[in-house]
Amino acid sequence: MTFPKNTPKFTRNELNVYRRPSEVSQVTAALRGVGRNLALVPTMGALHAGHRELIRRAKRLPNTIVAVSIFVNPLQFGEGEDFEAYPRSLDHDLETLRELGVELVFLPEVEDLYGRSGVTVTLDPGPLGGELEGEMRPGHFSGMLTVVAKLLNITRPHYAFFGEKDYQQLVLVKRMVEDLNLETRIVGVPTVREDDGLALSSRNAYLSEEDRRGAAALSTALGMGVHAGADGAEAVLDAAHRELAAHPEIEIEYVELRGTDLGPAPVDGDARLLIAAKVGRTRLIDNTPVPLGAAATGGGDQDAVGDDDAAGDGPKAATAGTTPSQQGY
Ligand SMILES: Nc1ncnc2c1ncn2[C@@H]1O[C@H](COP(=O)(O)OP(=O)(O)OP(=O)(O)O)[C@@H](O)[C@H]1O
Ligand SMILES: CC(C)(CO)[C@@H](O)C(=O)[O-]
Ligand code: BAL
Repeated sequence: MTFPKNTPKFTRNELNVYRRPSEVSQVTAALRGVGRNLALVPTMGALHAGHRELIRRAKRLPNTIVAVSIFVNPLQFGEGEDFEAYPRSLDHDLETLRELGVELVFLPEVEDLYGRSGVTVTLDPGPLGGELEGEMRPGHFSGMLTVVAKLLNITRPHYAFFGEKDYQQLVLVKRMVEDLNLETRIVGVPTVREDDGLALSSRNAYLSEEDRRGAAALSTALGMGVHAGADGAEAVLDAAHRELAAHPEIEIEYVELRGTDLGPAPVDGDARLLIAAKVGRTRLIDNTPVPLGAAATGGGDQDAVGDDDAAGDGPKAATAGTTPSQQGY
């Protein structure tokens, strides 16, 4: 089987770079037409080991072309946020994608996605979009969902991979796909961490040496919360707060315990502990699954959002094989 006439060039086993939505749409449609599956990994670039894990997992799917998008989306940054300063390292990113054997990268410019006059129709993330990160970053999730919906429409992937590091994002993307009857299967990937527990994030590049040492307290606080899980929600929050209070350089924005769908936490069962804080001038987020009450002693589901196995050897199977620093606690 061959591609339809006039399809932009696509070379197997090479990194094919596209900037225009119409090009990437034609190529992905042609790939689907010849029976290939597509997996999309949306990113804002400055690729690190967290992104690499998403890509590695996508590459485990059989008969699948992995597409990565790199786009720093202005629509999800608020006024006074770090859109201009956001780390950009395109040459390094392309090298990383080549090393990982990625065959397709979509690199639109702002105008390619939003036109000269910008978008006027955007997505409403619903009530959860105004909580937690949404309360701290008004408009963030509308901008994020709008660009994710565009990326899914342009590439029509069978699967799309998202990190649990941005847990609320993952929950909202899953909800969007369900509510809008999109056909892509959303796969959550557990957070990849440094040896001292700090969740990898492009924004870690902003941390001074001193801030970097303090930043590890976020994941330590999460770990303290997990250990208190058998004693219930209040004990979890107390334990996390106690650890953070020992670090005056950390300015807490929120420490919250929620259900795995980010509704209210259950008394007994799987919950999610989420932290946002400023370390020096850098804003960081992190979260972890927390089994509460009897579930804490009985072995709760440690990968609560990652239950969407993309295939037989998808995220769950791989979770079992991750290193302690990838698993966290
Ligand atoms: N440590 C990590 N482990 C697993 N996935 C991650 C990790 N860091 C980022 N991701 C995921 O990679 C995808 C692209 O994220 P993005 O390019 O914004 O990087 P980032 O490191 O999250 O940047 P930021 O500093 O903006 O938080 C998202 O789905 C995100 O959740
Ligand atoms: C999903 C995403 C690429 C949309 O811009 C971004 O929010 C991110 O990198 O997590
Ligand atoms: N990684 C989440 C994207 C953002 O902070 O805008």
